[in-house]
Amino acid sequence: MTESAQDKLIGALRKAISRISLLAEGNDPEVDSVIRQIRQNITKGADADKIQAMLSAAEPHLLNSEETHLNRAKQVRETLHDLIDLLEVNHKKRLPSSEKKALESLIRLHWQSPPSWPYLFSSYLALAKTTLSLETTEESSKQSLIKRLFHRTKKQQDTQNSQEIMAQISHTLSSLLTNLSLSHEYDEQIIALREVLANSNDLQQLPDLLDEVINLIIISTGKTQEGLTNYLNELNQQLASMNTSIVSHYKSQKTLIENRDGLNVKLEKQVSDTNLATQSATDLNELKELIDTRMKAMTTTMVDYKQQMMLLEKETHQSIISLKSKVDQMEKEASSMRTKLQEKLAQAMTDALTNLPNRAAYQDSILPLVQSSKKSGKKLFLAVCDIDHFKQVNDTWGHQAGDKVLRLVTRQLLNSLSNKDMIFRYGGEEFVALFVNSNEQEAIHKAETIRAAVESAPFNVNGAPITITISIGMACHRVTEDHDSLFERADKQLYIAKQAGRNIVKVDQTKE
Ligand SMILES: Nc1nc2c(ncn2[C@@H]2O[C@H](COP(=O)(O)OP(=O)(O)OP(=O)(O)O)[C@@H](O)[C@H]2O)c(=O)[nH]1
Repeated sequence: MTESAQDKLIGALRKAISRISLLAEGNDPEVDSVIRQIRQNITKGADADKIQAMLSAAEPHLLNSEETHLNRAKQVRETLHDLIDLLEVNHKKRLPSSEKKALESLIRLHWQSPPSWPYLFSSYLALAKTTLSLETTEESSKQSLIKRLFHRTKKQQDTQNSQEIMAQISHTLSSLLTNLSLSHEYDEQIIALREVLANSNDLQQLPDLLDEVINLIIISTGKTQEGLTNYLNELNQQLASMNTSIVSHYKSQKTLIENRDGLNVKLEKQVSDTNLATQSATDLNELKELIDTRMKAMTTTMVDYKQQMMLLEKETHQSIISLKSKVDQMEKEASSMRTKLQEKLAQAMTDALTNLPNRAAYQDSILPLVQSSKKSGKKLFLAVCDIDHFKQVNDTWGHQAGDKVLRLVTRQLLNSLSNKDMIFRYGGEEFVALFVNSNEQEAIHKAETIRAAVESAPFNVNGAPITITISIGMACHRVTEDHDSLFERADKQLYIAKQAGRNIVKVDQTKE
């Protein structure tokens, strides 16, 4: 490849990186396919012209994708504001003003950042829960955390009003789903969710449905980042190999020049020998003059040639040094972009309030753990930990004090767990702990330790000491079951612990 072709290629790759980086916060299948094509062609060693042509063809898709991202972000913002309004309409009263303002300011700050969307929707859910403050029906109808949080109402709202509002919310959430750009493997899930949304006229289903939507948003932002990270990793390797080949090219060129130098020295010697020989001839003056003239011309040519070669070597050396520094710079850019994307991915897996891994992270971790427990036969315990009467904390001291308690409980949990244990904020005031490779005695001891650590922690709100307790339901993974069933059995024990008076650990003892 000539130097200018290499320069063009570098320029094209640089443009590709910066363009593709614009997609760091949102992607669509069409752009994914364009990126794949470019990557394949780079791997096959396409020349600069071909890559540039591909980039020009890709440009409208890339610009379109930026626009799609912005539109999607706007739609998320509008959806959140609509949901807030709908809550107010439903209750025909104002929402708690400071909490509403706090949520609105969060929306203002983060609406453009997809990794923050799940957090925004969770915050909305918290506001909805506080505002609706519905009453419990028979607790036996409890099926999931969200249902339990949201208690079915006995005081029926105006049914028609409620149905209309639910229809509007369903419509808003349904159109949000259209723009999530998830891969086809989620098609079925989205269709099913849309169907539920279309048919739901019960406001009580909102938390469950919103929860499902939040999960899909987490997946859509997480997967996008992951795909892009993989791409940049590959691009980085490609650049590293380009760098290596340039260095080896430089070495071989240098050797070639050294060899030619050797040849020049030899030639000069032969020419001077011939000169001497012709000078010793006395009777062939004319011939001598002729040969002498030719020899001089040859010598001049050889000297010129040598000078040209030296100049060429110097230029090549300079151009390779500058090419190498360009490639180094590109590698640095790609690697810093990779780091940023990894940070964003981590952000999407982290709960912003407590800094604990969130529910998406739990879902990523539990599957391989259950599989490895099946293979190895090592015991895996899952403990669902739920703060007792947490609603009272919010109602008595406000939402911010509730947040503080959540952070303090997190600290106690972390302090009492060992490195090999895992803890996640599963949602609201519920945490999930995983005890890997523990026997039952150890697992019960760990659960008791965290329960006692929370109970004995010196919590205080506005200077007043308060006691916070947690209830824990635990189950051991069975070789024949999946992670949902394991969670369900632990969650059932949590329910029993709550019924038994709270601040207690209950372990599933049922036989397989
Ligand atoms: N401050 C704060 N509150 C939250 C958050 N997430 C959920 N909540 C609140 O947690 C409370 C949960 O209340 P309930 O489901 O009635 O449960 P509880 O009061 O803990 O009662 P039991 O679980 O039966 O002991 C609700 O008031 C939610 O608003 C959060 O991130 N911050």
